[in-house]
Amino acid sequence: MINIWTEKYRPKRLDDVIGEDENINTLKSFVKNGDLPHLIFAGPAGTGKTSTAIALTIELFGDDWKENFLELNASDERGIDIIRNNIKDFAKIRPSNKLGFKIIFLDEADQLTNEAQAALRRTMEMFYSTTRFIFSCNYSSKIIPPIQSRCVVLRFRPLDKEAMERKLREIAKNEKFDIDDDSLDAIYEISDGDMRKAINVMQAIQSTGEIKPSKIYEISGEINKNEYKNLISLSLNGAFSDAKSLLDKMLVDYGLSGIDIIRGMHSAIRNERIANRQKLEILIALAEFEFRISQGGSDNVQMDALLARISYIGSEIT
Ligand SMILES: Nc1ncnc2c1ncn2[C@@H]1O[C@H](COP(=O)(O)OP(=O)(O)OP(=O)(O)O)[C@@H](O)[C@H]1O
Repeated sequence: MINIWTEKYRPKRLDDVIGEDENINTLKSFVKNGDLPHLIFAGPAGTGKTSTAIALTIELFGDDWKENFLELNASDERGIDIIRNNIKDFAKIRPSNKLGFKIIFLDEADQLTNEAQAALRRTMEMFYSTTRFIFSCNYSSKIIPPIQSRCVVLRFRPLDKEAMERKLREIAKNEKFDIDDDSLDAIYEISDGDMRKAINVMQAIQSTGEIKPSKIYEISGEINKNEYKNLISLSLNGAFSDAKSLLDKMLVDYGLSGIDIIRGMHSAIRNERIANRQKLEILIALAEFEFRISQGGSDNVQMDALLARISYIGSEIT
């Protein structure tokens, strides 16, 4: 079995959820009272919404939690009727626990149309005696007011540096490898407070055996191709000085080499929607400049010239 750290280190108790103290205290008070309102968990990806819902269910129901928890994804392409049928099938069976209700966790609830949400609201009412809903979404404003007004809204925020780095250190200790502060800072910087992304990057970097900031930026570049795409499109559109600032950031702050950047641009451009002839010319330019650097050309001079060449390609074709 593949050992995926985000699953291995997924919080099992509410106290394991980091950086969300206020929310956790609110949820603990519900656990203490043995009842729950419907809830909305709103916030960016990888901040612990699903994990908190599972930890909450474990605290409420103990070992039998799985029988009392249904996770559904609102972006299920088979539609709202399938989602409602799943809810009905689950809600029809009486809860096996003492508290008298079960939990339905609906991920990406803000992807549902207003009509689908209205249908869901009727389902919520129908089964209130035996179910509580937790809606997970990026933006609570995309949930229709009649559902919002029936829920307590808890907001999840990107993790702060200290909390994230503490958790990463703990994982590193448990996995028995060393990671220095600069590398942790680099992971935090590229994660945007997304703990899933941070853990995935750390796992990827650990498997390379080269735990250092430049490698982290390089690996995360493979995970997030946006920076490379930006570099190409800024150059193509003639925004040379913006492209140059981004290039400097990659060379200096991220510690990437010219060859790393050229390879990143190469894999990013494959899926880019740009005119075919431009794409061909850029691919030829990437090969040429990779060769020049490999023959001893300096990163700075060659990379500036590469951006200039791409700008030129962009201006050639109308
Ligand atoms: N606040 C947190 N405390 C501890 N671990 C966390 C936290 N947030 C995320 N993680 C880690 O990241 C993984 C993904 O988190 P989770 O699935 O809970 O995020 P999410 O907010 O539901 O994201 P999405 O909106 O993308 O579904 C977890 O398995 C866990 O390892």
